[in-house]
Amino acid sequence: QKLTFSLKIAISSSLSKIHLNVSHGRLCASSTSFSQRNNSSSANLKVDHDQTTGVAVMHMQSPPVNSLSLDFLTEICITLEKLEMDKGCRGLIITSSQPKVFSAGLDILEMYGKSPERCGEFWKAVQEMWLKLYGSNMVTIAAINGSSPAGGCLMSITCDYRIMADNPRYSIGLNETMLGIVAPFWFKETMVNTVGHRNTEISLELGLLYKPAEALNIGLVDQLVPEDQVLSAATQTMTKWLAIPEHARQITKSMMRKSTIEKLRSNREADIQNFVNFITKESIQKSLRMYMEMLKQKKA
Ligand SMILES: CCCCC/C=C\C/C=C\CCC/C=C/C(=O)SCCNC(=O)CCNC(=O)[C@H](O)C(C)(C)COP(=O)(O)OP(=O)(O)OC[C@H]1O[C@@H](n2cnc3c(N)ncnc32)[C@H](O)[C@@H]1OP(=O)(O)O
Repeated sequence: QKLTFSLKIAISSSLSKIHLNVSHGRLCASSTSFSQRNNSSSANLKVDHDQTTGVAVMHMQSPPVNSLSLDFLTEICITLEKLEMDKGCRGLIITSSQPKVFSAGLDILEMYGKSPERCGEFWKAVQEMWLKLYGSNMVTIAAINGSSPAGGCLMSITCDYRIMADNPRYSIGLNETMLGIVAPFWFKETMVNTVGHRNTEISLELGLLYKPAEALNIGLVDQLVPEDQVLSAATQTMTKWLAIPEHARQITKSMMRKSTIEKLRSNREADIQNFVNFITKESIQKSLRMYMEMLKQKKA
């Protein structure tokens, strides 16, 4: 039975012991347990939850490049909600199982040639993921083991801490302007909250992608480590963060992020309308088409 995205999210809160699988906008449930096992997986996510440490590792495994489609975003949101509600889960590490890429950002095909209704549904899912991650009570760490442009960078900067593989072939940044599109205010504010106003202004206007060393230099990532140590470094950092008195840490995090979160929460519909009007413009569609062609040519 087809369910709308909002309904899926609403019912997910009562499905804490149900294995979820989202495919082509459909939510299927089977009765294998989620919380009694240490590991769970849906189509494009694998979650290893260590009950003794209270740390879950979410591996994104949506080939080829973990681009954030509506289905994938829905899976991520459902998983985040389940972990958030699980009192045994206090920390979340997000990483990628795909080679060379953390996440390629929003799935461009979700923004190209789609109906306004579908674009609206997609954008609501992007908002939902950001709201869940940026407002999470868990300690969240991005273990960035590959390139992380645009929405991939957004996902990283919604986390509390970022550890990136020290590999100059990788890059990270909000490069939206290079696609002829514009990062919305809540992308921009998340970036300002991470690297400050001036760095954000330069970064967004020029659509910059930073090599790891440059990203560290402006504070876009917090730590660089050899590629094979990204996950172990994230685990070590997590231990330190989890040693802080939890209530005080959570209130402090909320205090730091509240105004940005509230601004989107109270303007969600207008923000969706803004996105739909913008992305369905002929000139913007043309820019996206040219960008996709450029990606293909780069490959050839
Ligand atoms: C009034 C003003 C209001 C303004 C505000 C209102 C609203 C806001 C409007 C819009 C906001 C939109 C925000 C958008 C955010 C985004 O995230 S857009 C996505 C940006 N992403 C990128 O630019 C990344 C592009 N990809 C790459 O650079 C590379 O693919 C890579 C990630 C570095 C990986 O490189 P490599 O390993 O070499 O892999 P390939 O390039 O060969 O790619 C493999 C296949 O994957 C396809 N692909 C790559 N990225 C995407 C993607 N993001 N979406 C969909 N598909 C993607 C690529 O085409 C290859 O496909 P084929 O194998 O050729 O079929």
